[in-house]
Amino acid sequence: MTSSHEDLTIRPQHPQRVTLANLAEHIPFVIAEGSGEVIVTGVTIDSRDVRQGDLYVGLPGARHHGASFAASAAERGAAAMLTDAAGKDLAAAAGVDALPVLVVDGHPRALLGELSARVYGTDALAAKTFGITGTNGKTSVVYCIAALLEAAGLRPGLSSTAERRIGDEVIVSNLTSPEASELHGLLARMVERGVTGIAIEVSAQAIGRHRIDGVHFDVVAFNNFSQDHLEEYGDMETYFQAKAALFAPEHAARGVVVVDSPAGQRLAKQSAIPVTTLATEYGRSADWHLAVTAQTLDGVSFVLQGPAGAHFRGRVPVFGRFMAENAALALIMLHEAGIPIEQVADGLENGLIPLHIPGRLEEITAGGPGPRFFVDYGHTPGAFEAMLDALGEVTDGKIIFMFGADGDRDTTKRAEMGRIAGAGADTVIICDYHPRSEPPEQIRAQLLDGARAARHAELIEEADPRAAVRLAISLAEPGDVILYAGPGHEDYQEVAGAYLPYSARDEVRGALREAGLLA
Ligand SMILES: CC(=O)N[C@H]1[C@@H](OP(=O)(O)OP(=O)(O)OC[C@H]2O[C@@H](n3ccc(=O)[nH]c3=O)[C@H](O)[C@@H]2O)O[C@H](CO)[C@@H](O)[C@@H]1O[C@H](C)C(=O)N[C@@H](C)C(=O)N[C@H](CCC(=O)O)C(=O)O
Ligand SMILES: Nc1ncnc2c1ncn2[C@@H]1O[C@H](COP(=O)(O)OP(=O)(O)OP(=O)(O)O)[C@@H](O)[C@H]1O
Repeated sequence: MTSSHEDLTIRPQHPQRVTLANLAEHIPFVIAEGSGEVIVTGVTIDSRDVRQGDLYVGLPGARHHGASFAASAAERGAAAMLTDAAGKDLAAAAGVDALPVLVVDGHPRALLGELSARVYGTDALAAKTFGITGTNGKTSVVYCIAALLEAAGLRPGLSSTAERRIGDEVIVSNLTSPEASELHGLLARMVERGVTGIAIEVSAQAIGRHRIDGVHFDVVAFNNFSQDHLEEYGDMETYFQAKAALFAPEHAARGVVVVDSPAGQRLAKQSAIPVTTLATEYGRSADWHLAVTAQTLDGVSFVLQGPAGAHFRGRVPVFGRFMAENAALALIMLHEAGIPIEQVADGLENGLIPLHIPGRLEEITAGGPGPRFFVDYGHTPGAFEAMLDALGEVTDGKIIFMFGADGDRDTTKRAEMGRIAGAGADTVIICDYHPRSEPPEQIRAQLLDGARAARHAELIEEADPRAAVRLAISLAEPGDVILYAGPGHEDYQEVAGAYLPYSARDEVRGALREAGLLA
């Protein structure tokens, strides 16, 4: 079941009813006169998502003040609006008198987590809760956790960049980490549906912007750290601190850290919560050690050894050493949460644990001797390096790598993305991704400059991604691999403010059929 297209968020079907007076006992806001007995049943910060009985939170944003949408929130059935002093003035100036307006000192976002947890009754969850942060692979770890939880007999729910999912109830995600109001609504629905294990992807942005407030994770993890999001953080130190903030007692009871990187080693030392460590590099000191024992394009097998003689064998049906690391990290997180992982070890060893990660190294071809085509979401130098190294280890054929880069995002990573692509692939096709407000030819030129510096791959520029897909297929022979990095699960291309329909997976499927390579 996919949630109705109208639904922007997944919410409980039978929400609890809370009065404003009750909320005001815990949350410092001023109640509008005579409104203490007003009942609210939900919270949202988006006027387009308001449902009957919601407390609409009018947030000041970069482009709008949410309070300027108060009239529309009231029309959709909001019971009250909570905002700051500026928002109150805006609502008054607009003559909105249908809603009790509650005013907070400071930024209302800072209260949103606690407020939402109280409205939805999610302040103390019985389910085991897992959070994962790092630069690459968070979504993949979330899906590994969910698969292992299910294998261990728990009922999983998840929130990732790709989707929010509770069993067959699913919506496509907007943000990697939902705003706190959306997150707590989702958690309340998970509780309703008997979910007993929850995996949540936590972006650096989410931690600083109060999006995970009101959630206390049983176990959090940090997997790796490399360049991304410098448009926001300016330098790597600030970016690191933004992620490291998850390892604090207010957010989590304990953590797992991959200590392959200097950033991981540093976090393990400085963490304010107890951590256990995982190393995938031979000879590095850690509590758990992972070794890859075999790998092909169809998957990777590994051995994981831990404290007190713990020993597991596993197989993940997706290629790449890093996928073994993602699975091992998920396994250790379950163990740290007190879930007996021996229960899942057999299934893992025999490759019986199904793992489908939407748009992450997702194979569109059906295996076999022809060229194989994978669509991926990687858009950082770290992800490119991991994927191309992995492909180099499992492919004898030619590697055709196609990608573009985000406009209006970290521009300093483009040359390095180009260089890694040029060094690791045989043929590189550079096309457009989401140019946004930037001239696309400028983005492609920066990627091409980087790729040229590697002096290795054949380089081709084909702006139109649809044409680039077909070109890649025409260049591939049986045994070759085409990897299309960037769009993953997405179904749009963002060009100059417009969201144009574009699904790389559908496009590739169609092109393979045209070429007679897919039934
Ligand atoms: C820079 C940033 O954090 N922007 C976020 C911010 O937008 P904004 O301040 O521009 O909001 P605004 O448009 O001025 O609107 C202000 C308020 O009015 C509301 N509004 C607006 C229009 C309307 O019709 N009705 C309405 O109620 C909005 O919901 C908002 O509450 O608040 C919005 C509402 O929650 C977010 O969607 C938006 O995230 C944008 C899309 C974004 O790009 N965020 C990035 C930085 C981000 O968070 N990325 C991370 C990491 C991804 C990764 O790992 O690669 C993530 O977790 O996704
Ligand atoms: N452990 C890992 N180390 C390095 N690269 C990885 C790892 N796991 C996955 N990747 C690569 O990074 C890409 C993005 O993976 P994934 O979507 O799981 O990461 P993410 O951290 O959720 O990214 P985002 O925050 O942008 O959604 C993958 O498709 C793969 O190419």
